[in-house]
Amino acid sequence: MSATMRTATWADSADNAANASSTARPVKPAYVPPHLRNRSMAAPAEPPSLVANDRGLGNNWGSSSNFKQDFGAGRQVGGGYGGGGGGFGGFNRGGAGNGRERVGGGGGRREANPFENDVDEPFTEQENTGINFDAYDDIPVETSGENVPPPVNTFAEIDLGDALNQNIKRCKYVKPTPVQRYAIPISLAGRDLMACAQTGSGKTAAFCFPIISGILTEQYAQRPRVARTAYPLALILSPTRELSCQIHDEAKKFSYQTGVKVVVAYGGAPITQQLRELERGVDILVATPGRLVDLLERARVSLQMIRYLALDEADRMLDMGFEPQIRKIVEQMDMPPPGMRQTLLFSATFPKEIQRLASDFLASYIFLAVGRVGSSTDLIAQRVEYVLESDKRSHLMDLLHAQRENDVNGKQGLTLVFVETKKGADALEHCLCVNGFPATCIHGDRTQQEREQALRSFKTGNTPILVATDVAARGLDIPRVAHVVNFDLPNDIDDYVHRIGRTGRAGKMGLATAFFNDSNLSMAKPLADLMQEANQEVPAWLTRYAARTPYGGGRNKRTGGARFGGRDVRKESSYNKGNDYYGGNGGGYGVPASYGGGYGQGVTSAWD
Ligand SMILES: Nc1ncnc2c1ncn2[C@@H]1O[C@H](COP(=O)(O)OP(=O)(O)OP(=O)(O)O)[C@@H](O)[C@H]1O
Repeated sequence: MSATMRTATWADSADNAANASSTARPVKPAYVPPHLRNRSMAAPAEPPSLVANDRGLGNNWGSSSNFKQDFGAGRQVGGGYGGGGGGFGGFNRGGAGNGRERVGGGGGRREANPFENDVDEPFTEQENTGINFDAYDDIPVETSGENVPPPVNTFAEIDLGDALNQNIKRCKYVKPTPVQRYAIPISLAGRDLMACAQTGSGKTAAFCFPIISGILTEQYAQRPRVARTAYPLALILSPTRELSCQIHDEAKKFSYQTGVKVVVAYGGAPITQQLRELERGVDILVATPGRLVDLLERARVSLQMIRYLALDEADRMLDMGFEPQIRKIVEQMDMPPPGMRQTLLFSATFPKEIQRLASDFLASYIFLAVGRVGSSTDLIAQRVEYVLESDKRSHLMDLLHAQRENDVNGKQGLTLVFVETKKGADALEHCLCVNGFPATCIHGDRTQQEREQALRSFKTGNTPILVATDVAARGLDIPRVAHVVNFDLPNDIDDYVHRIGRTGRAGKMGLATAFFNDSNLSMAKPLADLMQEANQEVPAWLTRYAARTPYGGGRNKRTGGARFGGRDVRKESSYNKGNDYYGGNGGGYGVPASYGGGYGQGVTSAWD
């Protein structure tokens, strides 16, 4: 059945009426239905965000005033009044004719319009429409596995249902990106999938569309009615709080007016508010692993009805830091086993040993690679400069200064600067601020409110420089990031791929600059190889370093030069032997079914 939904009915007129009577947008309170007014609401009506410019704090490059403050209201957990009225466990979706209640219908809360704050960026019309498709046309694609469903060329070829199609239009997606062309039909066919596609190429929609469509069209058994326990049908896990929030925001757009209820749960934010959202019903739960384990242990969430499990940044989710929690969630609670649920793993990088580990979670899966596994997109111009440790700060400021001079018509791109440690992030932010560069920072030692304020201030352009640890390396989709600076190079080439992937997204061009010195020798060869693969100019000095230093660069050794193909680990003769992951480099790490990994004491992680 294709989902036929009422669209643009009273909710839209209510929006319009509310808009007409509201004052300045940033302080517009969320709509409260009359029968709920004067009650204590689960989600207080907070302004969606306060843009610093509204307080007269516009960009002021080069002045020495204090740019450190990030203004803005705290994030409204659960995304406002998007409630469902479905009771515990959300809607009990049935097949045709049983009337999935539209969110906000009946006695439920009105569904906030997630598109209402979408602003067209001040770029050209072509850029505004999203992806520059020509950039992806000749990208190599590889699939392996049994009976791979054929790809599609247009959204119209896929039966996603009227309501979802309407939302795709609202998102201004004209045609599917390569990963969407392949992944959506595979997922709609009910197959498990391990998908590897370049940063910024639309993986979020690639796993969200089939999940939403599946929830809308499948017949599910009645969900149990156990007081205070939520029974989601789909679980989307991601490694950071900010990324979970972003996926939640996207999923709410895709499921607008479909009746599918999306809830987010992540650490650092009050759990009570998240619990109340869950009690109102949830079909798709987006979560970070730590908070989800907490909810499971409190029996406030049961996974017994899960039909779809998606891991975004799946290689990160299955590496040492997260694997124990993921195994606990997926294997030791009440989630249906592989085959009884559909599992979708997505990332831009998939080291082979992680592929082996991941196979524990999958049933007869299809492997999809769009572009080289772990490669960067050639939309990103990569530069590497030799900079002594002691010169890094002044060199960065020179770069920022030159950038400011080159800004055309006041159109300022955002700059994301990656450093290795939390202390280093604070120190660099301070240094930039006292030197008149409007900067803020994000890292794991800041409170969640500070983290979200920093991100908001960066996104709005109020503080167009964000100093970050790897907590911001993956998944974040910030449209105007023009320049990524690796002030400190990471030790793993995959981390580099994700970091630079914060620019050059959705077909747009980007610039990435890395500072290299003798403390980065192990990265010389992987960096030179990666740049070569992406058709970048490799400086002669880096090639010389690469030639004389042993291969390092973390787990994902690239031994095959610039060829495409053969990355599905199942195709390799060593598959199932379980020992020579990368030609005997110490092995042992991530042995399938091992449990109890995690960072050892004293090993710091920038992650949640
Ligand atoms: N079909 C489409 N047409 C136009 N824009 C699209 C389409 N699909 C996705 N986008 C946009 O492309 C951008 C990047 O998408 P997304 O964040 O899903 O990338 P990703 O592949 O998950 O990246 P990463 O590897 O960094 O997590 C988003 O702004 C998204 O709205």
